[in-house]
Amino acid sequence: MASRLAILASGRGSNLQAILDAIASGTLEAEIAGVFSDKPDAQALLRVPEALRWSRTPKSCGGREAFDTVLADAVAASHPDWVVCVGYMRILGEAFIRRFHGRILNIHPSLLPKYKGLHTHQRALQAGDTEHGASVHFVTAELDGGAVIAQARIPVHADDTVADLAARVLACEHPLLLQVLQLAAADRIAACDGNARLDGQPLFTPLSLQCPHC
Ligand SMILES: Nc1nc2c(c(=O)[nH]1)N[C@@H](CN(C=O)c1ccc(C(=O)N[C@@H](CCC(=O)O)C(=O)O)cc1)CN2
Ligand SMILES: NCC(=O)N[C@@H]1O[C@H](COP(=O)([O-])[O-])[C@@H](O)[C@H]1O
Repeated sequence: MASRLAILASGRGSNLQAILDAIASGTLEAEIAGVFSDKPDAQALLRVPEALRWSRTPKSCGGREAFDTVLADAVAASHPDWVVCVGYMRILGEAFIRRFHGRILNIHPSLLPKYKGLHTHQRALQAGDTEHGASVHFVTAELDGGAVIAQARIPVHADDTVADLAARVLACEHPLLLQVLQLAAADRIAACDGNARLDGQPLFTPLSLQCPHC
């Protein structure tokens, strides 16, 4: 039975496209339950049929809390097995987290716990880091503080701009996310007592997945 993925996205949707391509090629046994956005003009929405698209603005719902409730109801109505944040640029409220607890994943463009939040590539360059990368983690109320499941590492080049680094990280995000979603679709990962578990065993250190592009 294919695992149903509810996708939350605010932008371009290249990670969503990687998921769609993997489903189409048979390398990911999953189906898209819906694509949900806080940005009605998000390009990600255009990557799926209209019947799978949902978007509202927090303003149109009467504010952040009301938006979270409307979003949670819409996501629940799609009967997802997993909720996957891919460039979803809003902080999810505690009510949403509770409703889908342990089933929300996010891909974040840094080697967590470094650089939680926004502008991660700029911060890595400003810090003079020689290594950077991406993380897939469980989503909790604490922003980017949930248990990390897997990471992909890339070298930082001396002449890297923010755009150069963002592009190289993004190229590694796609295989990283797909490898984690394959585990999720097979029900091999779970969140338990603040840890990520693989096949029931706690992951005290994140899976370190080799980026095929590096
Ligand atoms: N409760 C949680 N919500 C979300 C998490 C999480 O771990 N816990 N991960 C994020 C994704 N994310 C980074 O990976 C992230 C998203 C949004 C923000 C942020 O500061 N958003 C601002 C608005 C920014 C804007 O509109 O440009 C906000 O919501 O006030 C930081 C990190 C998904 N949500
Ligand atoms: N804090 C969340 C965040 O910054 N997420 C990042 O947004 C981009 C979405 O790209 P995409 O729309 O092409 O998948 C990705 O780089 C993802 O890591």
